[in-house]
Amino acid sequence: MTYKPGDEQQEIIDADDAVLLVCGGAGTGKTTTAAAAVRAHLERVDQQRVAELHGRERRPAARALFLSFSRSSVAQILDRTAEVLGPYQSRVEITTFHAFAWRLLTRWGAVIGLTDPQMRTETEAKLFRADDAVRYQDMLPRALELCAVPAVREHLQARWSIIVSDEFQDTDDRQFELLTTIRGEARLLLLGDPNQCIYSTLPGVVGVGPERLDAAMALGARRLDLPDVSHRDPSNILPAAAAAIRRREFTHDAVTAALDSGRLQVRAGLPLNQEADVVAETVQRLREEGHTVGVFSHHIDATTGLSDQLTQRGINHEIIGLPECLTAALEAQHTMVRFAAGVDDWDLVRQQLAVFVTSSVRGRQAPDLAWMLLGRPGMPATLDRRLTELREALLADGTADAAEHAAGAHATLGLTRGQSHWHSAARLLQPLVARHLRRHPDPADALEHLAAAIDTHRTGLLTHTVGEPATPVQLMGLYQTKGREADATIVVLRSNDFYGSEKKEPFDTGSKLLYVVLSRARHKTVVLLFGDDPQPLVAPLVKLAS
Ligand SMILES: Nc1ncnc2c1ncn2[C@@H]1O[C@H](COP(=O)(O)OP(=O)(O)OP(=O)(O)O)[C@@H](O)[C@H]1O
Repeated sequence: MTYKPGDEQQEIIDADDAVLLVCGGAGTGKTTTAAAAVRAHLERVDQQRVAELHGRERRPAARALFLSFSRSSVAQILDRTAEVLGPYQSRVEITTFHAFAWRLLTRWGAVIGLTDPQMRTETEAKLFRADDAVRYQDMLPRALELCAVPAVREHLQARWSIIVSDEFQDTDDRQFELLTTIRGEARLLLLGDPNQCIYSTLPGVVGVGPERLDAAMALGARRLDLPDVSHRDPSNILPAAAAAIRRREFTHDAVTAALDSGRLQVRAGLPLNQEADVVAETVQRLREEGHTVGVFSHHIDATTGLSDQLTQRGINHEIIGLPECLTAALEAQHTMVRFAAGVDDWDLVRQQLAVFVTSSVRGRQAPDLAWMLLGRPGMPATLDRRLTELREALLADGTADAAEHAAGAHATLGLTRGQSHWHSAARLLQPLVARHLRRHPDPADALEHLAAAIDTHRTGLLTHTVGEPATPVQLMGLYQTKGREADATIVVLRSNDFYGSEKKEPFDTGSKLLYVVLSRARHKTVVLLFGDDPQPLVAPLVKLAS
């Protein structure tokens, strides 16, 4: 779609306020307009510099930083509107807060004693200790520590001419501190929607809440509000219905209109044990209508079960945002390839399998099987035998066939969880191995380059900057839907879902989550309620069922 800014969007593009807070509902064009504003800003700075230059020394061109919750969701929007940034694309860095923090730590970590920082997943932290390990939740505090060093801070403060923060309403205390610390003289463009503030009640989150917008005003921001018109669904039927549902007005005309038009469909009382079937059938129907499809659900087990169903039906799809399990599977298979090549030893393979097994279950403790893989006695005889068989097969067939053995290892070993992640990792690894073996005649060289490629993937997955190939069907958790869009969406709600501690109307935070989830579709949203006893947050939707 060609982006043609409306009057209010144009005002944002033309503004040159030091701090501009842009508020607007779902689909009103905040992200796209910010991209246009960034381009306009860079153009203005370029013109100014040309005017000032007159034979004096050239300074480096001005740059922009776009900080978002997930790089992929922003990149998805900017890809579709590539002309918005045009030739300025290369001067805009799009990243997530965590990827940004990690980059600082790998570049300058030595200054605060991190000479060789290793990114530790939560799973690895359950199993191993390491001195230079940085866990996900430590990345921002450590990056802030680094920013307290004057030379680092000054370098950063001179780097960008404009910084955009997307989904600003969900920025936590540390992200906000980082933003204001690295800013220097840069303009700030803050994009937010108070009605999409959905992370405030998540565990481990500090400082997310409506006060964030006040903090922007305290920086001297001017606030501009975009009109309540969605460009995602220009008929405004779905956005209006989503907004009414957020207000808990289930009998509002907007909801009735959405149901009557067929853009909103609700089915209730569906049998819990047929979930994967029903959802896969709905995906298939929507694909036959020519739609890209987003499937949103609260449960990993539902997502993986559905993934298997879709595979059986030959529907190309991808699971979004379960990075730890996927990276663990990738590392385990990669280590198997290295073992087959004689580079890594078998203990390391068992160690990586322990990480995978731990990442595929939830909970504070690593499962017994993980400890057995790490050497604790009690390994079941069948698994012990299967491990030996896998080891022998890898040794016998060598590097060329190792990736295939590794791909099949989940089944060979009879593991029960994380199957779809194992398969996704295999789909990533196999072509990488083949490519590196082809490109580098010396196997040692090939393995070294492969390790570097895997490391890039791992970092990207863990900091939400890669891992989301553009498949026509994407499966994701309800909290991962922010900033995304698809032609059609399927919202899977189960009787046994848990939506936090809110137990009574008006479900302030839960309703915002529903709003985000229900405002992602360009054409159609199908809500599927499984089980006979829906949670109070979503129970009124049952009455809307056809
Ligand atoms: N003026 C416009 N003309 C055409 N398309 C537009 C315009 N403004 C936005 N869009 C399109 O509308 C869709 C939603 O825009 P965008 O994602 O920027 O909105 P948003 O406010 O950031 O949404 P959300 O808060 O839901 O993430 C995108 O596909 C975008 O390209």
